[in-house]
Amino acid sequence: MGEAGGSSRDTQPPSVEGRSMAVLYGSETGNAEDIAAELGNMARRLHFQTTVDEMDGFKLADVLRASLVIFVTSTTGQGDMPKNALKFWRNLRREKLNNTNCLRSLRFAIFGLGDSSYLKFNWAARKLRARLLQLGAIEFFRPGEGDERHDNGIDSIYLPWSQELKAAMVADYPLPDSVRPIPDDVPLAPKYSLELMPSSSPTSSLPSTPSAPSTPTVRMDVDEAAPRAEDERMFLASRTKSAARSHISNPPSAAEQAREDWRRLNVTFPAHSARADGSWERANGRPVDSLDKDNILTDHPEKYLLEPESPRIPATPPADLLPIPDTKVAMVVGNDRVTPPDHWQDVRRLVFHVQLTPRDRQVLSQISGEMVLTIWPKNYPEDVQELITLMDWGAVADLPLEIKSCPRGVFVDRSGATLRHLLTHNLDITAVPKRNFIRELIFFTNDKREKERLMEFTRAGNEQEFYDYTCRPRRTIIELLRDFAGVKIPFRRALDLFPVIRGRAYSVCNGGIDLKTPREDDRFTFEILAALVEYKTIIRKPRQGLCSRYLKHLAVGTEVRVKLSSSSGPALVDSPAEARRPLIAIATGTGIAPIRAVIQERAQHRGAGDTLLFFGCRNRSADFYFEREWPLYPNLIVYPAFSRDNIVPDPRTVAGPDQNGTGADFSGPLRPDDILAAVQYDANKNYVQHLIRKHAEEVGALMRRHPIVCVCGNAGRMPISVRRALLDALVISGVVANKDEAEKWFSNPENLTFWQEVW
Ligand SMILES: Cc1cc2nc3c(=O)[nH]c(=O)nc-3n(C[C@H](O)[C@H](O)[C@H](O)COP(=O)(O)O)c2cc1C
Repeated sequence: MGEAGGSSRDTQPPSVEGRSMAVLYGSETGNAEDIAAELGNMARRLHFQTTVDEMDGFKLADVLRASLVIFVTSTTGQGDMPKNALKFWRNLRREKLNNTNCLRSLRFAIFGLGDSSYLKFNWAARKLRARLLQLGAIEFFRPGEGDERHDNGIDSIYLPWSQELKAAMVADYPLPDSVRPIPDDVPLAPKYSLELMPSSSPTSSLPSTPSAPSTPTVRMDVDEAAPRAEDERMFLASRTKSAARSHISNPPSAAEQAREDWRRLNVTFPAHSARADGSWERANGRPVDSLDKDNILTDHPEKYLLEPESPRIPATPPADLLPIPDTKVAMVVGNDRVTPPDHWQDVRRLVFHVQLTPRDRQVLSQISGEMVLTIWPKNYPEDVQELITLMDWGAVADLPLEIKSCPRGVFVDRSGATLRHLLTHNLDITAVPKRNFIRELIFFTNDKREKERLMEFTRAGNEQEFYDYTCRPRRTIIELLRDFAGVKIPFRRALDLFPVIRGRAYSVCNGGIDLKTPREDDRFTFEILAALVEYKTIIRKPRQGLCSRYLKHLAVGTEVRVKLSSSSGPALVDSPAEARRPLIAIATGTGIAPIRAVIQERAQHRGAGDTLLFFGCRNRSADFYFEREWPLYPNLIVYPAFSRDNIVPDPRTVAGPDQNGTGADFSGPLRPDDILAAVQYDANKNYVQHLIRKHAEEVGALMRRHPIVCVCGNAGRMPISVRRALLDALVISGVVANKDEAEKWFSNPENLTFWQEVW
């Protein structure tokens, strides 16, 4: 069996001697990886011999071999390096490298991806850059820091940055007169090889698909002189606008569209800033009803509730077990919805049994921090078939393939895998298409109008249009290919074009006895709490995340591959002494998962310390997870904050907006004006931060006893508001005299262990 997950480097022979570039990325969810691929293509067009790989796929010594190295990394956790860059980072930080100037021959540039709502904005890129410079590396171009919070997300910074970078590369590494850069309208050579097995021949003749031309000219096959029919002229006139709407069966009237356009013009979109200070709600007397940039309505999701589910359950994906390294086979023994059927969100508790050998157990026992279970979703057969039909791949879809090289993360038995198998198990055909993907499609249609529309999406200056067509409605790759019916991708290019399905990591939500004691046959129980991503987008199309759809219909009895690993956090209960420390836990939504595991783990120890749990959810009746379980723990007090149960909060527990709009900011007793502002600001809201202030004396009492403090749940405002409330509680309970002291006290690890996991 040839597992093909490791061979990811894309290289092509150098056209010009002595020009080589490595693009090394660290990426959790694929954004940095996409940018690295784009930069790699840019370098290939400038005739650099190019290698694109994750940082951990590279040795430090290899880095010195390239003329140029571009680092692209996102930041994860709390200012942490992504997992696939950790090994590289650890190597780089070795003490013995200090003062050696060992990277003096390295010329590099760095682009970071981050989100400025996090305190440690772009820290991974900043740390990496500082260390590279410390070790003598030379930065040949200014660093770039992309921010998810910008109107067009990372692209707002990335696109101009990459254009300037290209200019710098051209200036620093001029091509000989006889060599020209490869123009954008000429396809690059394929990176991965996918061929039919020599013995197999299609049952019917292969479809005639426009394949990438080998000469640098692109044919425009549409007859320019042919008279255009009325609808064709309309089509051309509206171009991308019609593309954006073309799949809506009942397009809005002009008046409706004008209203919608007006509304959009007047809404700050993404609506983060409007939400951040509550200005929209105050000015309009109604909630923000635009989507955030991921199109996920965190504030008012019920507006986009899906209609009651249709009784038809699609044929589920085949249960083939892929050769994924370092994984175990897990049996699904439970898959239950834990929220009521009329609640807006389907949250599931999935229970797995995993057989572990004594060696596995030993490895797992060395895992520090909370445990994470990674699962690899699959595509549904009907989606795969639709793509096969759209691309005219019917004749080859079930023939055995010869796969000589493939991207990292494609786990496939190389002998005899079929295209249908790859599309089902490995390629993310329902992902939102990235710019790189759309750019490549231009080469695979002969329809001039389609070419024009596709080019328009990728042209600099059209980011908003691209965003409106792809991310905003979360259009899938299949939908895009439906819109552009003339696009016929040769099957050989499938590995080059489609993104790879990534494993999705979930916090394990059980701990203690289940994880320590096997059932019969050395089977251990692991549970996760998964909030399924299902909503309607701005264009009212129902959407489901790939993994959500997969988990929703994952039948009991199915075997799946899972990876068990540790979260980035510290070990919280690794000894009886640790278990005796007090715990202040704050969780919202499914952020309760790792906290429950910690509470269960502590309960195994005699004399487990006192625990205060502040849990934020919407309604007592809908999403107060594990409600019946909490009374079983003797040292646990739970304060649930039901944000939608119309509980009027105690004015003493809320505070007025500070200049950042992030909530409380007081260091002494509240004055009447503060109270009035506070009540108006937070009227009818009941969040965890309010309860922390309300129970400040109890919080303070535990704070005095060297507690563990955990915050888990939604990213964005929650962690900031919670931190402020904890600082306030320190002042109110008299642990410290004022806010400045509270800041210092809270940041001192001698006073507490702090762990935060937000997403
Ligand atoms: C769990 C989580 C933690 C994050 N932590 C940070 C952070 O500490 N600082 C930051 O600037 N961005 C942070 N981000 C934002 C990511 O860096 C950003 O979304 C980036 O585009 C992700 O790129 P990737 O898909 O390559 O990992 C975090 C995102 C997630 C989901």
